[in-house]
Parts: sequence; structure tokens; C-alpha cells
Amino acid sequence: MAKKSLDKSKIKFLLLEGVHQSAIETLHASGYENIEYLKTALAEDELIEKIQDAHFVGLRSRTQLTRRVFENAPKLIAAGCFCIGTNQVDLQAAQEHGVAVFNAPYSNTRSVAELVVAEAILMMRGIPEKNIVCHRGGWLKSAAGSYEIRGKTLGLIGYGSIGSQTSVLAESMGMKVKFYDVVAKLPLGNASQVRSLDELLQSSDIVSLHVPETGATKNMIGERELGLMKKGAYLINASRGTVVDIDALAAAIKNKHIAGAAIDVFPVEPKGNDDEFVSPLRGLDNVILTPHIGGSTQEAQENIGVEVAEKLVRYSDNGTTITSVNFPEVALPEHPDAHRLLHVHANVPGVLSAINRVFSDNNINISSQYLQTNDKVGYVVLDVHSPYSETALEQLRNIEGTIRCRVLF
Ligand SMILES: NC(=O)c1ccc[n+]([C@@H]2O[C@H](COP(=O)([O-])OP(=O)(O)OC[C@H]3O[C@@H](n4cnc5c(N)ncnc54)[C@H](O)[C@@H]3O)[C@@H](O)[C@H]2O)c1
Ligand SMILES: O=C(O)[C@H](O)COP(=O)(O)O
Repeated sequence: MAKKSLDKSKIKFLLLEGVHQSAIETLHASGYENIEYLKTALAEDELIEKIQDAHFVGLRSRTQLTRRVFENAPKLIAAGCFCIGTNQVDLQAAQEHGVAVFNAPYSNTRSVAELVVAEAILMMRGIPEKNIVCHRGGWLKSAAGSYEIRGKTLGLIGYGSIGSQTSVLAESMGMKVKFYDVVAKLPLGNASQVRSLDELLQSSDIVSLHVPETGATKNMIGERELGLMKKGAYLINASRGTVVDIDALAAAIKNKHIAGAAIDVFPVEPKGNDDEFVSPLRGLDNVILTPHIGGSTQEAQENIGVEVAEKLVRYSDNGTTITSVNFPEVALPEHPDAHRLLHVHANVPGVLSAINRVFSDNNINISSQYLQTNDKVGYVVLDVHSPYSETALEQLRNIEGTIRCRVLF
């Protein structure tokens, strides 16, 4: 029997964390109607229940896609992070289960950069404290401790998309910019790269973090690093909550070594808007606390919705994995006259020759073949002109090392 791809009505998308409606519109426009849409993140057990019959999952930064989730997601072929960070996904486990992961690496960059510059100004003017006092009926008219940002040094930790965009905005407002990054980066404008984190901390009036969550960035700002910062300096963190030792920061603010902070991300964040936010930073003057909204603007969310949904659609319709964060990247042409097979396998010797043997044994002529591998996984795409038989597919699925195998008609 000839095998065609799954009917679009049977392909299920599970969208979590209230991703923007633009994602749904993009999926509808491509013929995908089977969408379960939830406004919240799900805890592991609930997620495992919901993901059983999902082919695609869409999430933001709160949902944890753990190894256990992948082990219990038999139909899942791709995950879309409708955000920049992908640390909430066990990328290794995803790859081992043949699940391609996509994100939106630039769509909220500008939103974060704008917020950081705004916070630098607000903190250097002592606005959080003055604002609170006014709300309580007080009047704190004073220039004491208030400064312009012009001429001050902004120290950026991480000079990737957000760090470098922040650099441009800050310089245009007259700040001097220094940055520390583990990679040598082209400094934009008059910015300069320093050799060590310590040098950056010792010479900056405001330090802002723009690194991903990794083993190396965990608590990279702790008691020692805060102690190295200038007395009266400010700290901004809109990267990940694990990067700053939050108790050490609270202590440094209380003993007035650090004059203020603007923190958007926390080691533990509430699961949803109805849960209490607990932090040692609550109640401290000149600390701006925001609920992880660095990338939460209408512009960013709408763009992210379209961008990530399009990547999922392209992978579903065509097999293209370009920009996947964990999968070998293959850019594929349209295949109007061909039947396309997508085969994901462990990257071990012999799999490719076994695949080719199935084709010759079944007398199937290959019209095009595309292959990319990384150290763990191989992704091969084969276009043929006659439909795949169930027998050939069964043989392909039975090849040792096969992780996933699907047909696009
Ligand atoms: N608050 C929010 O809503 C929000 C929004 C978007 C992104 N983020 C976070 O911001 C992070 C940065 O985003 P991006 O788009 O700029 O990422 P990016 O990958 O473009 O840049 C990260 C930079 O950090 C550098 N880096 C990595 N490890 C480092 C280390 N140990 N020390 C110094 N530098 C190091 C990298 O070399 C890179 O230049 C994301 O990973 C995400 O976690 C938060
Ligand atoms: O990684 C990101 O893009 C940010 O942390 C934003 O995440 P969010 O979509 O959960 O707000």
C-alpha cells in the first residue's frame, strides 16, 4: 500500500503560555486547525498527559521540556520556543528523541535593550524610591544621589544580540560602553571589549547581564563579584535568574555597596500571574522588580508568534530544519512532484548504507538526497517519484539506529 503523509487535520499543535495569536493565525493560514491553546505553563505531569497526542509543542520560558517529557511524547516531532532562551528545554534529550527545537533568536532583542537603557536612567535618578514616596503622599525633591547617564560607563556582560543592541542605544545617549564576553566580538561604535569579568566589574557604573543560562553563568555574579563593583554602582539583570546570587545581591543593596538594581528574572519565578512572587529583593528602595517582561512587548510577541510558527510549519510541510538549535540544519527545496522521506537516526556508521539498501531492495529510484549530521544525530531526506510502500517504510523504521521516520507526500 502506498503511504502518504498524515492529513493536516490530524497533526496536533499544543501551544502553551499564551503565545501570541499571530502564531495561531500563521498555523491556520497553512492549513493547521488542530490546535490546543493554553494560557499557562504546565507542570511536568500535566504536560506529559497533554503532550501524548501532540506532534508539535509551542512554549515560552516557563515550560520545562525535560527528558521525562520527551520519553512520554511518542508523536512529538518538533518544539517551538516562542522566545530567545532555550535553556528550559533538554536539548540533548530532544535530539535523542528526534525532536527538532526552534526559537526566535532576535524578535525581542530590541524590547530588552530598550528596557535596560530606560532602567539605567530611572535608577541613576533614584526614581523607584521617589515614585514610592510620592504614592505614599511624601515629597522627596532632592538632587542628592541623582545623576545623568551621559558620560557614565555601562559594563555589559555578554555582547551577543541583546548586549550589542543595548550598546548602540546606550552610546547614542552618551554612555561609555565596555563589555566582557567569552568570545572575541566586534565592538560596535566606540565600545571596547575588556579582558576579564573583574576588570569590567571594577570599572563600570552600571553592569548589565546578557548571557544565556549555562553551567558557566550560574551565579556568575555573587558576593565576590558584587564586592568588586564600584561602591554606588547599579546592577541590571534581564538575562536569566540563575546568573545572579539573589541573596548576595540583596545583602549588597542593604549594606549600600550597590546603590540599586533592576531585576527582571529570578532563580524561582511564579508559575502564573495568580501565584505569589517571593524574593529577598521585595521592599528594597531603588530596586526595580519586573515580572520577566524584558521581551514582553506587542511588537516582539507578534513577531515571535509568526517567526516560530513559520519555522514549525516549514518543518512539518517541507522538512527544512534551518535555524534549529539542536538539529542538523538542512535547507530543502519544494517537492511538488516528489514523495519525501525524512529519516532521523543516530549518527553511527552503517545507517546510511542500510537506508540505501532498502531503496535498492525495493527498486525505488532516489531523485534527490540531502544529508546533514552532527556528533549525535543524522538527518537524511530522500525524494522519490513513486510513492513509498508500507513495506519499504517498515524496513526503514527497522534499521538499527532509526530515531524517527516520516513521509511528506
Ligand atoms: N528578560 C527577558 O525577557 C529576556 C528576553 C530575551 C532574552 N533573554 C535572555 O538573554 C540572554 C541573551 O540573549 P541574546 O539574544 O543576547 O543571546 P546571544 O546568544 O546573542 O548572546 C549571548 C552572549 O553571551 C556570551 N556568553 C556566553 N557565556 C558567557 C560567559 N560565561 N561569560 C561571558 N559571556 C558569555 C556569548 O558569547 C554571547 O555573545 C538569552 O539567553 C536569554 O536567556 C531574556
Ligand atoms: O528567552 C526569552 O526570550 C525571554 O526570557 C522571554 O521569555 P518569555 O517569552 O517567557 O517572556
